[in-house]
Amino acid sequence: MADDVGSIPELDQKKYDADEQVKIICLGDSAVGKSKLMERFLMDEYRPQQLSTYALTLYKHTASVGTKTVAVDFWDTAGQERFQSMHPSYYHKAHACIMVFDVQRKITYKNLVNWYKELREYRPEIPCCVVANKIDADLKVTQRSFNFGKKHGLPFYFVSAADGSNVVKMFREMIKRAVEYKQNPRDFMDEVMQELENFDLEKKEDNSGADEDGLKSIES
Ligand SMILES: Nc1nc2c(ncn2[C@@H]2O[C@H](COP(=O)(O)OP(=O)(O)OP(=O)(O)O)[C@@H](O)[C@H]2O)c(=O)[nH]1
Ligand SMILES: [Mg+2]
Repeated sequence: MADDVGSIPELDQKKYDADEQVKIICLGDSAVGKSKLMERFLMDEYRPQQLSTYALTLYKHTASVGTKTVAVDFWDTAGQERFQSMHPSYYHKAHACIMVFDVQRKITYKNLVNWYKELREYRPEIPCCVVANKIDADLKVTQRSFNFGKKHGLPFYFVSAADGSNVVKMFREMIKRAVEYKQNPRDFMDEVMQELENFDLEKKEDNSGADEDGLKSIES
């Protein structure tokens, strides 16, 4: 899979230039609007990469968080959720999760409990939020309370992929939380990964002087 992604140099360059990289996953029943939400957020730069073997679409985005440039990989499924369960690789190294339901279909709200359970099996500590999509179809739903988020201490957003309500706000907040999590993980394995990454960076910085000299000598 990595090779598939690696074959697009322009996208790799963005990642290389970024100060930070995060992976954000999207969960929820089929047809709740996961793909439409991502497409709405990314509108202009919409350029999904189909990795059909893995039934996966990867959306690349570059965001600014404070002074940092962040390369964001949004992962979206193509049908796997119909089996009510995701492949473990979907969760692997994710830094945040957006859980979506459709305000017009109660069952999609009820099923959040299953999605959340599976998420926490793989990623016990990553930031997560609950998103009530399609509020454009019936604005009255925003008067109703959906307690799943509150019960689990998760932020809750009423959104509409169709008219754009709250979409940018929700994604920006989740990107920020993903970056915060990556820099300060609460999960032991993530802490180790972050340490290794920092170690790699330090090594690169140490070597960069030598590289520069090397370059100079080639140029001169
Ligand atoms: N009215 C309304 N319809 C929406 C909204 N978001 C998505 N839809 C519709 O809901 C349907 C499903 O949207 P998708 O984005 O394909 O849903 P998904 O969750 O990605 O579905 P799968 O890929 O099958 O899992 C489409 O017909 C969309 O047009 C919304 O905010 N409002
Ligand atoms: Mg989809």
